[in-house]
Amino acid sequence: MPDKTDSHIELEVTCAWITQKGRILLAQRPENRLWEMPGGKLEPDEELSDCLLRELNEELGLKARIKAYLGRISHAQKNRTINLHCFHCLPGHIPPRAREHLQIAWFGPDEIKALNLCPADRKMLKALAPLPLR
Ligand SMILES: Nc1nc2c([nH]c(=O)n2[C@@H]2O[C@H](COP(=O)(O)OP(=O)(O)OP(=O)(O)O)[C@@H](O)[C@H]2O)c(=O)[nH]1
Repeated sequence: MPDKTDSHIELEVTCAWITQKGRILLAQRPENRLWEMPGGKLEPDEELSDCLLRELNEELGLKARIKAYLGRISHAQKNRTINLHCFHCLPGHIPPRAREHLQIAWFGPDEIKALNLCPADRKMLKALAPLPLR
């Protein structure tokens, strides 16, 4: 019988902080309708930045550019810990479209507070709140 702690997994996940006219781009997950910053799970032997650029292309059709690594937060859930790594990204010229999400939308800081967010993303967005929005 495996020990309970054996089933605990640690996930490295990347996300993008993409801003425009004072608002942040978020995407709604289809399975639980929670909002998140676009991004996704790191694959084996992949760099964090490559992971994020791949996910942004797959999820939103974006040819994004990374400006800076903003940091990492960890969030423990039932059987997993999510290590969420956030990058400041420029979206490029093609407008994003939801390929895998229910919808995408731009939200101002006050609107974000009222959304149902993925818990790790909520924590990250709180940490990023002092950053100026352009
Ligand atoms: N961004 C984010 N992801 C989370 C949180 N909590 C949590 O379990 N996850 C999980 O972290 C993974 C994010 O990777 P992803 O965006 O590539 O997920 P996915 O649905 O395409 O992949 P999957 O279906 O194989 O899990 C998902 O499995 C998601 O369920 C959270 O608070 N924020």
